[in-house]
Amino acid sequence: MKWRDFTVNQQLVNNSQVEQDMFQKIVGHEQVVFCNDPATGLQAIIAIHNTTLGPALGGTRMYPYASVDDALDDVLRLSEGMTHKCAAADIDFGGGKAVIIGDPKKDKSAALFRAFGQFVDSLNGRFYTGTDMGTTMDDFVQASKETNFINGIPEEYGGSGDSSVPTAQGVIYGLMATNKFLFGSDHLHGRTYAIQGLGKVGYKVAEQLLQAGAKVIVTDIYEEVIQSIQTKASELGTTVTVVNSDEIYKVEADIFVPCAMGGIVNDQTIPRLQVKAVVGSANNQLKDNLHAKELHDRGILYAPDYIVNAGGLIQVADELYGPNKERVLLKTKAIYQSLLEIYEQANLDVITTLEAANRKCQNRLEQQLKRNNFFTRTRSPKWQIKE
Ligand SMILES: NC(=O)C1=CN([C@@H]2O[C@H](COP(=O)(O)OP(=O)(O)OC[C@H]3O[C@@H](n4cnc5c(N)ncnc54)[C@H](O)[C@@H]3O)[C@@H](O)[C@H]2O)C=CC1
Ligand SMILES: O=C(O)CCC(=O)C(=O)O
Repeated sequence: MKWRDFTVNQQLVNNSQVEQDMFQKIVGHEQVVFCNDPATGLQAIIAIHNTTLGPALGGTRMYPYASVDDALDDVLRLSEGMTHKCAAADIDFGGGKAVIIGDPKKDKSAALFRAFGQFVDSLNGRFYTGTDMGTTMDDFVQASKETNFINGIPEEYGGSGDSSVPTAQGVIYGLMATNKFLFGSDHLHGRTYAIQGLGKVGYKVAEQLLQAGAKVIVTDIYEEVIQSIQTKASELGTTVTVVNSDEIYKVEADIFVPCAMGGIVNDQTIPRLQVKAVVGSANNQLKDNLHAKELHDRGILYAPDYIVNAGGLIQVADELYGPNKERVLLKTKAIYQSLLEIYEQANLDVITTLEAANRKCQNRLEQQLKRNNFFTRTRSPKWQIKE
């Protein structure tokens, strides 16, 4: 089904097989909301995966999906990942995410994001959102005119600012922990990193690695960001190696750092990888969870994405208690230790690093479910929303 054709089709609605397939698809999720506003061209899907730990929280991605099915698949996987991310980072929120179907370079407008804000508001606090791939803080300044359930807007608007800053910092801690585990020292310099995607997160990671004296190989589909990192490198008295989108999978490097789309670790790319580890910010890097085993069998260490890229989540969740940069930095720093423990546990139990991370999340969810059996006077959030 092409998204442009997504009009109400009685034949489809009546088709119980289609309905069954749809419910089968969302079987692990609590709620999926389709948002349609022809006046602004908004077509979005909000997915709430699990609210055991608290209201759902997750960014909103804008991408020109080829079909509604593709968009739905993406938002379902992304929102499930947020449940894991919140559980692993010890955050009192649940997993949710949204996708807007459209080209972020062409289809954005203030009205579209305001319409999206109204849909978020209609969930009355079950879902909080902010930026992700293809969206910026300015977009959510618009959305926040319609709802209080927006986070990660600029400090001058009362938010905690750009969440890609702690996300990039978390990736750096993830790279350091990986170096420590693989090479015995967590220094970043002297190693080669192949970065896919120089957007809000990837660019900051590249910059920090160059500053640390590392060798950096980059790729992006936009020429402007390539030029920008080249200029930055020359300002720092160094250079970056630029490769095309496809070559990034086969360059020789210590660590592959995916900071763009998900699904890039798959049957086609794994045999080409010439790296010792995969550590990056991209959500859902593995096309399928089985690819964690494939990497393991090939001796490539995989840093579970939701452990490494939790910095942004840490900041936006923390914002609701009142912004505090020091607290955010401290919690983001914990990614280093958390990842090292996962590597060690996986080694000890002879399981993949993904299994080790998932166990940690499962434990937290089970503990919370046990706690939920006790009567408490109120279940309202600890923080207060200003009306
Ligand atoms: N922004 C944040 O704080 C967080 C981001 N993430 C994840 O990290 C990833 C990157 O996020 P952002 O930097 O915010 O997105 P962004 O939209 O700012 O940047 C993505 C970059 O990837 C590039 N790109 C897209 N397809 C590519 C391809 N095939 N080859 C090379 N480059 C390609 C784009 O041109 C863009 O420069 C996403 O998967 C996102 O979900 C995860 C946690 C938090
Ligand atoms: O980074 C954010 O702004 C929110 C958290 C999120 O969506 C994510 O971690 O993917």
